[in-house]
Amino acid sequence: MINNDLDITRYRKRLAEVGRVQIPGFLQADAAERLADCLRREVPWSTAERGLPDSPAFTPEVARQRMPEAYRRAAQGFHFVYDRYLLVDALKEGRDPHLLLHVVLPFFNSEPYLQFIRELTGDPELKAVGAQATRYLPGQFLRVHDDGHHDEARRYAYVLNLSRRWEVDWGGLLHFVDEDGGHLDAFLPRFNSLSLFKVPAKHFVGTVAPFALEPRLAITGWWHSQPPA
Ligand SMILES: O=C(O)CCC(=O)C(=O)O
Ligand SMILES: [Fe+2]
Repeated sequence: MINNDLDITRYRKRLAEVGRVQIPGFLQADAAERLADCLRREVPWSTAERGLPDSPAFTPEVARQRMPEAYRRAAQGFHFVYDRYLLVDALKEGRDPHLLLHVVLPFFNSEPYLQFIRELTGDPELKAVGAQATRYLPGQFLRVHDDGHHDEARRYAYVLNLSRRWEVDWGGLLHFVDEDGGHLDAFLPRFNSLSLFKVPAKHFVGTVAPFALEPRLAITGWWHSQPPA
């Protein structure tokens, strides 16, 4: 499923130097296409808002009712609203077995893939990969946070981007922030690229613009040094 032509040496070096790297053309092209179709057409999304239980994905009508309150909360500090599908839970519960997406988690946790990420990062302790599918619609966002987590051995965060088209002014970039709250740089969610960074690191997903023509689709999660409890 991974593109055999990746120049790993180059990405490993960049990751070690800067703590983040974006790898274009990460999956083999047909795998990326099929996963993109699955995310676009088949995934039963829920909307996640910080502090609230996930709910069925907002319709435009529900979003009109609920987003003003979500923005008031976002004005007070860390907050997010985006659509997601939790692969780990779905697989555990045997939900939606027809989804092609379900090949991803076993593949990401197979020994060859784990070996690959150990080589890419130089971290021999990586043992487990978590994953969720995400969709950011216009108006959705994830404010600055650092992915630090008390009980999880998160070492790297990854985002496999699966929107076929993305324009730089549509919002939805993955931005990196320095210790003084300044802007460092950002990754465009380019089709079939893997954005990868060492955690903790401050970052956010820019609010998707009202005029974006596509949803921002991805499979994202962390590379862990311990299997989940
Ligand atoms: O989707 C992204 O680019 C990053 C997502 C993220 O930071 C997170 O889910 O913690
Ligand atoms: Fe994050």
